[in-house]
Amino acid sequence: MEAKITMTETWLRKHRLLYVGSTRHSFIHAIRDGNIDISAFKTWLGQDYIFVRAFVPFVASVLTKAWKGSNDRDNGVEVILGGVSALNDEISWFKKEASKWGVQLSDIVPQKANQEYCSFLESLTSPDVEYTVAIVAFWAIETVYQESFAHCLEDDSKTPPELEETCRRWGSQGFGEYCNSLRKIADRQLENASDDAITKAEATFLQVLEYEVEFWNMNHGGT
Ligand SMILES: Cc1ncc(CO)c(N)n1
Repeated sequence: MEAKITMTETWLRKHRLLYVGSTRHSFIHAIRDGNIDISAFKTWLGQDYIFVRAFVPFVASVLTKAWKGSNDRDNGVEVILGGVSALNDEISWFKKEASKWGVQLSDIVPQKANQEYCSFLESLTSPDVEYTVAIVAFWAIETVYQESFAHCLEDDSKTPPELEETCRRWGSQGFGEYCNSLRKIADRQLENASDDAITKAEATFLQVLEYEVEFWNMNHGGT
């Protein structure tokens, strides 16, 4: 039987090196090997809190785009709504985790790589950006974290116990299933998209991977 290769599968194969670079970064290896410098972890925590706050209006804009196209019955509105709702809990989790580690969130200044990533997210909220492009970005952003943190939970990993909860937040099976749902929505959109939208979506996918690498670099081994 011949299995159909989806667009996201094609891209993951074509851009394998960059994808692996974003999901197997030295920051993630350091957590997995138990060598993580806690100050690098705290930097990540504070910076990611800022990122997640900027992520909320982006995800809300994806929801709006899905909603507008909702004459198409099964286009992902409910999955994305679940994502919006999970972000509420995520913001609370960041606050709790920050106080556990003594990180003062009100004092955090976004670093350059984070600012640039947040501006990119903001640019994707424009009504000129098609739903197909936005949902691909959303899927890629979530998936990089899923693949990265799941790696820290594998049987042979030496992740410090105090970081396991963080890893489970994105590395759990539940989050993995959510990413798969996003991927299916993205592939379904791509099947019906114009060549122009597909080209833009692929470029956006690559940009996400590059921003993710820069984000990891900012916490670990970057400049
Ligand atoms: C930088 C970054 N990428 C992806 C996610 C997943 O939501 C996150 N929290 N932060």
